[in-house]
Amino acid sequence: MKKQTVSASTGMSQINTEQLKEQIIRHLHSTLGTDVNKASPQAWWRATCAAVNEQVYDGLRNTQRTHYEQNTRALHYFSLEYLMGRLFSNNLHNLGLYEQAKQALAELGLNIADLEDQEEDMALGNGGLGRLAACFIDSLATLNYPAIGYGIHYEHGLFQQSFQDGRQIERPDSWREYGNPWEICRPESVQEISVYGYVETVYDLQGKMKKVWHPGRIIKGVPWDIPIVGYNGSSVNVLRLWESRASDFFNWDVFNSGGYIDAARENIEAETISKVLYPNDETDAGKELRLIQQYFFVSCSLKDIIRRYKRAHGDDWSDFAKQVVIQLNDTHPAVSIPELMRILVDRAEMQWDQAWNICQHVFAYTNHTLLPEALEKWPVRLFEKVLPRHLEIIYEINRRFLIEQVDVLWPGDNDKKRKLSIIEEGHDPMVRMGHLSVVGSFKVNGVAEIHSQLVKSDLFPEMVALWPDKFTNVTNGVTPRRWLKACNPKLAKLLDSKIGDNWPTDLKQLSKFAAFADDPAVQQSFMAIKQQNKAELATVVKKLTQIDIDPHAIFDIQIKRLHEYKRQHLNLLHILALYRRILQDPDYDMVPRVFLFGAKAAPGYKLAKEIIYAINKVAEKINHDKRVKNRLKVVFMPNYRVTLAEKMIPAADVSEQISTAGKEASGTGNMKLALNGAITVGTLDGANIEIAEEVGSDNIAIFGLTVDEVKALHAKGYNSADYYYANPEIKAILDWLETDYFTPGKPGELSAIKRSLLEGGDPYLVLADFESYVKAHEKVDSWYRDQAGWAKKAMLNTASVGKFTSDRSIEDYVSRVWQLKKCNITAQ
Ligand SMILES: [N-]=[N+]=N[C@]1([C@H](N)O)O[C@H](CO)[C@@H](O)[C@H](O)[C@H]1O
Repeated sequence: MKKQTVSASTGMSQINTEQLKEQIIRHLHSTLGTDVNKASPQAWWRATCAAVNEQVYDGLRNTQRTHYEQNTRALHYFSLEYLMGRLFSNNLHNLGLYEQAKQALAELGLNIADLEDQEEDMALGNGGLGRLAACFIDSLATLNYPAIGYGIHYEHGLFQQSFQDGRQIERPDSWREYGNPWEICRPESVQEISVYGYVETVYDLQGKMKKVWHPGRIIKGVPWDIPIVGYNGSSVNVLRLWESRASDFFNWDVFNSGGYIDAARENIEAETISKVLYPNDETDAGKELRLIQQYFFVSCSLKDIIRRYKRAHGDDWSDFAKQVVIQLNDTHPAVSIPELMRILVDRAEMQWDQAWNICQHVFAYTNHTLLPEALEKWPVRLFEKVLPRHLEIIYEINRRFLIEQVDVLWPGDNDKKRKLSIIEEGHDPMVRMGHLSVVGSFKVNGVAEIHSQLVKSDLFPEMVALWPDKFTNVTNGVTPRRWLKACNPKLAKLLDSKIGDNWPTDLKQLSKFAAFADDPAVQQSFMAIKQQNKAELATVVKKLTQIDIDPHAIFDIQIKRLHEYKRQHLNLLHILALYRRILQDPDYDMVPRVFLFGAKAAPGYKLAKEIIYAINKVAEKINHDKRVKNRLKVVFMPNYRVTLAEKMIPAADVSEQISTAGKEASGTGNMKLALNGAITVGTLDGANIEIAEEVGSDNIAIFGLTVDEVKALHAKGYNSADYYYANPEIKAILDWLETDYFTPGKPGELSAIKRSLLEGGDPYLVLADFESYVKAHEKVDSWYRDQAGWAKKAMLNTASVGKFTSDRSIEDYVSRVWQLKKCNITAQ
């Protein structure tokens, strides 16, 4: 076997195609126990994963040893969601082995794309919040920051979506049914956590009062490590996900005493904790199991962090806040604040003030939404049942907060106390997890400039008065490794050829591409690539939906979770308007357009499901209506997920970012689409505003009410019926939905949308923004007729969004929140 060369920076052996081929065959034989002449694509994929893991584990070992030797301060990212997608292609690209693997497999008679399709998406998240966590841990490893992602090892990720007669059908996701090659079980780091039970107050010999929690149930937490490979093989950090199991102790005693059923039930109940991801995006589940999921993973994670800290520091806690910073990804992990207090006060017997001081230097909190229904509140009675000791601690945190903070700034002001109290009084008192997160954190950030402003002005204005320096902003970002280099290789190659190949780790370099925006030859190359990507997507659309779409039409894409504030129904009303104009004027002149949707609705979100149904029914009618003459096609892609996004985004001409201003905290799909040369049709909401600032008003189609105009309209009193009666097109298309035109023989089947927009009061101002939206699309239609002009706008989008790399987000977190040092990995 020829000697392998080892990279100076990471100690990872750089292997060539021949060596990789040997490794793949060796693993086919010795890891998969099969042979080249009978191996299935699944076996070849797993053998190749095993070969790749040889490099990954080298990096992992060197990274962990370096972090240990340098005893580095580390970031711990606490998130209930990680929307990872597939890792095969990502790991090959980040190791710089993709081309070698492609060649090695080709020489073995295999197409790497077929092997990529063997992998299930690791869909342990709902949408933007979960995907952001995945982009962030990719950037942390690529930037060589010591960091660990902590979360839950759900057996079932986000449900699989299919359509039956246009209606969403959910089926369980079984991503690791046959095992996941990218994870390692770490039984040596098992943790045990407690739930339920009661708290006893005891006094020690010195009369010192102590709290003793007598748990009702012990759950075992088994960690699974997923190596996170940085780009250019820099660091290999870890994503540690906890799986729940019944604790051995209890099981055995019950089992021994003949309680087989109890023991079995104990098992089932324990395992249910990490069984499934709650499929709600932006709504507070409020279920007991969800609270236990949150506590389970934060308790396992905190104990894991403390075990690692004590290895180096013993019982000296003085450096804990210097070594450990924990980012709370929304309020979902906020129970970690009372959990650390419990461990420090009850277990380490620390004074309250010292413990609280440590907490306040360890935790930072990111808010991702202003939607009232998404702000988590737990009934006090539920906390009392599941986490009785933590409730006591929350009460004490609250008592001291109201006295030492609130009453100082607003002496005797009970309204202020009521508004700021972590406990929301009432017939069913609630624990406000947002308030707890702000009070217990040293830094609070929103995820886009306007959102962080609204967090301060609308969500926590009094908290800002108490701690003005605690609040900051870190605008979201996306990893250009997955969302450009890997998913759009043709454009990546064009960029390499024009601006060099450093842009994947220095995305600001893209601005150099602007110099080519007026160059006809580069414009042609750029548009030819877009055309090829569109043709490839058309093949996927045909395979998944049997719908034929013309790659020469405008591909207009709206991909995100289905939610009223994201206004997929506004998009539908525009489609209906175009369809009606075509039926009214057979010569209606428009550039052919294909509207593509991708969106899952939370299973319990009725209106969201009705909107999906309506889009599918309207699509069916339009796509089979000869009078349309291919000027209009509507496609709802089933089972939208990371892997489908990677196929749709490179093929987009138009990016729909049409949320009601003030509702979309940031958005991240908007960044990925602009990066791949799509032109945004959007409101001045979330990160759309910053995208518009970067690309310039000539290269984006902004429409609709601003945040202040939305507030003013609501304040004045918004009557959607006014728009219904004032605009004949709106009236016609809403009335159309009530007929059975799109649902033959079943009139009114699609009337839920009309009802929500009229009787329902149209809370997201769809009708108010309709006219402006239609005009924006007429502008886009006119822009597209000038292909050179369009190419320039599209190229300037790609060239101007370097700011939205998650590397920049991470550097902002490092300078504004985490104060981390990079740690260059030494090889051994
Ligand atoms: N939860 N939550 N919030 C979101 C997304 N739905 O996951 O977080 C995303 C990540 O911060 C944001 O981009 C998005 O605007 C916001 O709605």
